[in-house]
Amino acid sequence: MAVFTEVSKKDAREVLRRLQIGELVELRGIEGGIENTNYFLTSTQGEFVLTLFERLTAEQLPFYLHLMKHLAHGGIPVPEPRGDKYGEILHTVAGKPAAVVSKLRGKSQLAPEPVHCAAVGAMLARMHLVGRDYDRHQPNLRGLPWWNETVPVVLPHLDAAQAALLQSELAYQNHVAASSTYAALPRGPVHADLFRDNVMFAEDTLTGFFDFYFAGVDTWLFDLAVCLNDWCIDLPTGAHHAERAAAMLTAYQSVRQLTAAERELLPAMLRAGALRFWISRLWDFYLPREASMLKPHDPTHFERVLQGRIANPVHA
Ligand SMILES: Nc1ncnc2c1ncn2[C@@H]1O[C@H](COP(=O)(O)OP(=O)(O)O)[C@@H](O)[C@H]1O
Ligand SMILES: N[C@@H](CCOP(=O)(O)O)C(=O)O
Repeated sequence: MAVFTEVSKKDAREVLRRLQIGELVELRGIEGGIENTNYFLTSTQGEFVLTLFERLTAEQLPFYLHLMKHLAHGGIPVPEPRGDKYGEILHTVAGKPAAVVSKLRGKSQLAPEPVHCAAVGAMLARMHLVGRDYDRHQPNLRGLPWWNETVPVVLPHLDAAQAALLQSELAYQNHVAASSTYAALPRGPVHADLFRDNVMFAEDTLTGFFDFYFAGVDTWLFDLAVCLNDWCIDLPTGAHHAERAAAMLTAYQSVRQLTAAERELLPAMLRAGALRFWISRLWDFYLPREASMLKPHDPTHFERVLQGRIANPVHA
């Protein structure tokens, strides 16, 4: 991630003491990521990740932190938040809401093969099923209402063709969301940002999903579409990669079959997934925040993905 808030060694020692997880060995700001402040925190008892939440509030955070705990207890490899002696997992560091989670082993697979896409697909389906009995509720905060709010903010920065595409796609997605087929889609807690850089692999074995801070209750199909739009896309061109997509869809369905409504709406949700990240990247690009180590993502990539999803619909 970027470092928006500097954490001192004194702050780090204090949080380690509160959580009773050893003495400070090293504190290192993490590059990559764009939402929160992240540090690798090494203590005499192990390696952790310290996250300071820059946009999410103390009211919103329990949903994400308890979801990670719930999934970890259900056998899904995700970072587990560490609690203090009262069991509290939401802390305050440098005046910001913060969490300390276990560090996953492995590294991101940034050039995925079908085998990696299959591993993500199968684990995603397992995660959806384990999330069914999670009892907290919070909507996807980067869902349709946020798109409707944010599009007018970014429109003045676009040329006429881009503005027309953005507006017509937003209208289409509002129309889809009002349909009875959409209402029939199964839903529950979803990750909603499970890109290549949010999954760890050791060799070809998936070792974890992380960065749950865009999670929320939404359709499972939207989550799958977000994955297909990143793992199964040729990044230089934005073109669909049929072999990787088939591997992901087959593996997902080996755990949970898509319903008829899901099969019908897959092309629309692939468009929705592309629209969501086109909007957020435009927003981050044209209305940037102050941060050291911040690298905004290229919005035009998701404009190309969206155009591809409209021109060449993909079916399950
Ligand atoms: N639990 C974790 N285990 C291992 N590495 C992690 C963990 N959480 C974050 N990281 C590392 O930090 C980087 C940025 O984290 P990320 O959650 O993507 O930031 P942001 O919330 O700003 O998007 C990741 O790419 C990864 O290298
Ligand atoms: N995955 C999103 C941006 C969110 O950043 P992350 O580092 O939390 O994944 C994108 O690529 O636009």
